Amino acid sequence: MSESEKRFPLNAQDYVLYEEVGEGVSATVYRALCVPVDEIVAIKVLDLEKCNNDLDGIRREVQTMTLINHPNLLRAHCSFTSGHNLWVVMPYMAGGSCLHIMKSAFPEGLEEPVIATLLHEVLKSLVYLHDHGHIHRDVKAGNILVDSSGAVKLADFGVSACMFDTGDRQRSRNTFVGTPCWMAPEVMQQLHGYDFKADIWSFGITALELAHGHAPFSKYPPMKVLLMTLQNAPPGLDYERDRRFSKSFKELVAACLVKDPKKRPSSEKLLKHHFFKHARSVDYLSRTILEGLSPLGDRFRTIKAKEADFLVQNKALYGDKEQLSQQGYIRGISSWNFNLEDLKNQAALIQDYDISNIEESSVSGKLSDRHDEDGFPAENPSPEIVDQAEAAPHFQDVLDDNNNMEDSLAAFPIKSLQALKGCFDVCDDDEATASPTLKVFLQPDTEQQPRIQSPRKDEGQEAGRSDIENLGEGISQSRQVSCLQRNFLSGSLAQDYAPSPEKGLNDADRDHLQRRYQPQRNFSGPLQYHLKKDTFNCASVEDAPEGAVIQQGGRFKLTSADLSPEDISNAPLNASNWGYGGSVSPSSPSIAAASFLPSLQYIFQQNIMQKEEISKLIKCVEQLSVSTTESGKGGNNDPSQIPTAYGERELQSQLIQLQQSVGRLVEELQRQKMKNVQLEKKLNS
Ligand SMILES: Nc1ncnc2c1ncn2[C@@H]1O[C@H](COP(=O)(O)OP(=O)(O)OP(=O)(O)O)[C@@H](O)[C@H]1O
Repeated sequence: MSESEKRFPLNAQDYVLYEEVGEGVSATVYRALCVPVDEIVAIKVLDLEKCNNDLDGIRREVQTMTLINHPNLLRAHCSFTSGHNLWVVMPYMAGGSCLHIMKSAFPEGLEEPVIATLLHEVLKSLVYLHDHGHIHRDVKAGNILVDSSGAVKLADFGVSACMFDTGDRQRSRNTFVGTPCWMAPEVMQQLHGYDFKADIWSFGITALELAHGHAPFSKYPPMKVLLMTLQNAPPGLDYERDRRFSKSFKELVAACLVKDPKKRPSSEKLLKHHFFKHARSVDYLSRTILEGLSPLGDRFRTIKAKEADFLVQNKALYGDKEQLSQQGYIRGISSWNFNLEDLKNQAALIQDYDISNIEESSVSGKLSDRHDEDGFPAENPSPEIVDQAEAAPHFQDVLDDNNNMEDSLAAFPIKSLQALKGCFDVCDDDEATASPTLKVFLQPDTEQQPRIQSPRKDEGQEAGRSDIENLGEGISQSRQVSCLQRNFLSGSLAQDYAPSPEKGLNDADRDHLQRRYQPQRNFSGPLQYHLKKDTFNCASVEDAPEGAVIQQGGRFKLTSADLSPEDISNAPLNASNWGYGGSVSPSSPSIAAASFLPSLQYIFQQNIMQKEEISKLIKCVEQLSVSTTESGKGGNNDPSQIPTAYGERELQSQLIQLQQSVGRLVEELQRQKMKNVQLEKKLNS
């Protein structure tokens, strides 16, 4: 019987669920047997009751999955409801996702011919989707599935959108959706909406993910990922570090990761890139990446156990909710319930200097000759060169931009993804929903319980968790993940963090945690930010080496090396009172003291500047008075004899103005002094 002739039943009784093979934010995926057809399938089970206002989104996902027809896209055989669950029956992809494959066997990433083959297959699916007006919006290794023969299919249309949408649906393309590390800058920025070029960016990030085993910035909390994506030069393959990869691969990545979406190639054009000459057959994939892998269910259980272990290790750090949310982040789930307050909190904890210290390779300056050829047929220009250079922001700009972080965030139309999903439309309208081609059958009255069963022995796979409770448990877990508000980098945890040397934490995990908490181990971090935001609204960077910028804002820049001891002793504040020059002891009261340091430094510099201004003004006034006196000494009191350029009245009015501004500056100086005194008092107390 050919695939198209097979009729997959719309009744849960006709399926036997085996082990769990995947878990997303909204669903659990099982390997299953379709009894009448005698075929192993995958069934994605979504609890509709727990999806709240997301039903529309789910309906569209299923609709897309049923209507699409391309060998590289995961198409649903059928879907139906069973009790309060929606079952989506699809081909079983025994290799699992590329993410799972890498986690199990290639933690450092895949070989280039494998990457070329995988990306080639994915790109063909994108060409099809884009041709049909769809943006996938969630291209990543976790959504690239491989079957037992090595065939590659792009999955998960949960957040896809249609370019032809209008009205509210069109506006959904202005929403913040996807997974942060893979998200294109224009999707984050929310300025002009975005189009299918957003998928090209995610495709480029996926290429890096396959090359390194993880996406760029994946170790950072989402807020920081946003910042880095927006403010740093696009990530790329490094000439030195990624020596094992070819020039054409580097060029392909660079072509996709251009910040200006207009300068990114279309999927069709990208398909002609000479990198894909390295692509091989899918047999090659099955030989190279699938051979020797244990069954998907086993791998999934192992990965899940590792994650659980990792979370148990860190229970002290997170509340239960945060644990689950963290788990979601580790897995790279698609759906982020971005919460404005959380984002702001995260922004508040980001240390400016961290941004300049990104370990991920930034393209700028490293691939100087990577644009010699652009990897496309000769007629294609390579506009990315200029763009990449422009994209690398000056450190000053980064700092200035950080000052506006709160404003930028306020401008983000951030909603919970659950609420957003209702807007994630595919290119249907209500009539299309009733189209005869649509095989979505809702049977709200059926109250069938799914049969979950251990696999039959002849299938040679070990049974996974296989009772009805497992189903419920799996679903409730995914629900928990989706409903959580993320609260990363809660400052209060910083002091408590003591990594356990015990079981289960691999290097990557440890590294992840260390990075996550690095800013907090720096005791003055969070307070520093609040002070500079609330009190002075200027950027300051502390804990900087000698000569590093200690205050930078507007157009002036002062480094710690610029401050002479004389300046300090002349300062309106007694320097010794506020421990300038590292006299702050590391005991706990000095944590507060240290946190005042940048503020005091700021006031101190303000005072110096004002002093300079006053001296200049005084000099100016003196000169004017001298010239007036000299004119007077000339013995000529006749007003007509006063130099024409300076009439006496003009001089007098200038003098008055100058006196007024001196007065204002003196007042300002007094105010600053008062502030200093208050801060000093606080400091002493
Ligand atoms: N047909 C399939 N065959 C094998 N495994 C599958 C199949 N479909 C999905 N999976 C596995 O289940 C996981 C979750 O599925 P899916 O991505 O569809 O759920 P989701 O809730 O939309 O997830 P996400 O968090 O990415 O939005 C996938 O990452 C994959 O590992």
